[in-house]
Amino acid sequence: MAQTMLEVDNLATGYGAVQALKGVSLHVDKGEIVTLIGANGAGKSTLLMSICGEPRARAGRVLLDGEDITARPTHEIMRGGVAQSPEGRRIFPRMSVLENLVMGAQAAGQDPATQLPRVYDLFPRLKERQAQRGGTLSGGEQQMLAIGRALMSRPRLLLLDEPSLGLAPLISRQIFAAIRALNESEGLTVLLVEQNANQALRLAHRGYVLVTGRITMSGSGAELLARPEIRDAYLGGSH
Ligand SMILES: Nc1ncnc2c1ncn2[C@@H]1O[C@H](COP(=O)(O)OP(=O)(O)OP(=O)(O)O)[C@@H](O)[C@H]1O
Repeated sequence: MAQTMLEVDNLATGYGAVQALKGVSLHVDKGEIVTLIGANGAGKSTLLMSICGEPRARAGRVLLDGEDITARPTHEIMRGGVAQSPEGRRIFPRMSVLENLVMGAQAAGQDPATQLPRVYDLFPRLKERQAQRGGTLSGGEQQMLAIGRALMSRPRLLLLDEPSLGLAPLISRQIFAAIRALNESEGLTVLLVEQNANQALRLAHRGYVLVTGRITMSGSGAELLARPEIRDAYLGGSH
């Protein structure tokens, strides 16, 4: 039977008077890729950040492998095996590629030397550019670096916020292929937030649709791709 790794139970949170999440429930099983799709402002980034403890839950719970992590500080959640590749990438622009990667391991108490070969295998481009400053990389390379840095912490659960944002289609396909490869080779569990619903639903085992802070639909990636409401709202009606 599938083992639940992440369980989000009726989670509500927000910023001041803005209620960004209004009682969201979802789960991600061990070894699954699950995607959360939704329009701008639906609350997708807030959900990923809230799983990591900031912004704090106002109601509801987050469980990791059955343990309640809702009230834990972010650094403890990270050390507990959750890594996030945030929207906008937030790499350190003045540090080299290698330094960025090493920081990712150290932040989680992992040995960089053990983790580096995995990340360089997945993204050989990062190895070629290891001495280059992060801020001078192309958009696609910065995205690889952000994901690579998250992987350096050897997470049990990888949270990815819009990895395809602003990338040319070929590059975003490469990033998605890398996520699939990691899932297949290491069984890495992934929660992926995307506006590119087409690619995300093709990659994911299951998906959820978030509309202004509430889940409105869920199903397998194939089921959601086939639904007319999804096509009209998220796939430009043309697929
Ligand atoms: N720091 C903040 N302060 C106040 N309101 C915020 C803050 N961050 C997000 N919000 C609001 O919370 C809601 C959800 O935002 P969120 O960034 O989670 O959406 P999203 O689905 O990730 O959107 P996008 O795809 O545009 O990134 C929006 O109405 C947004 O304006």
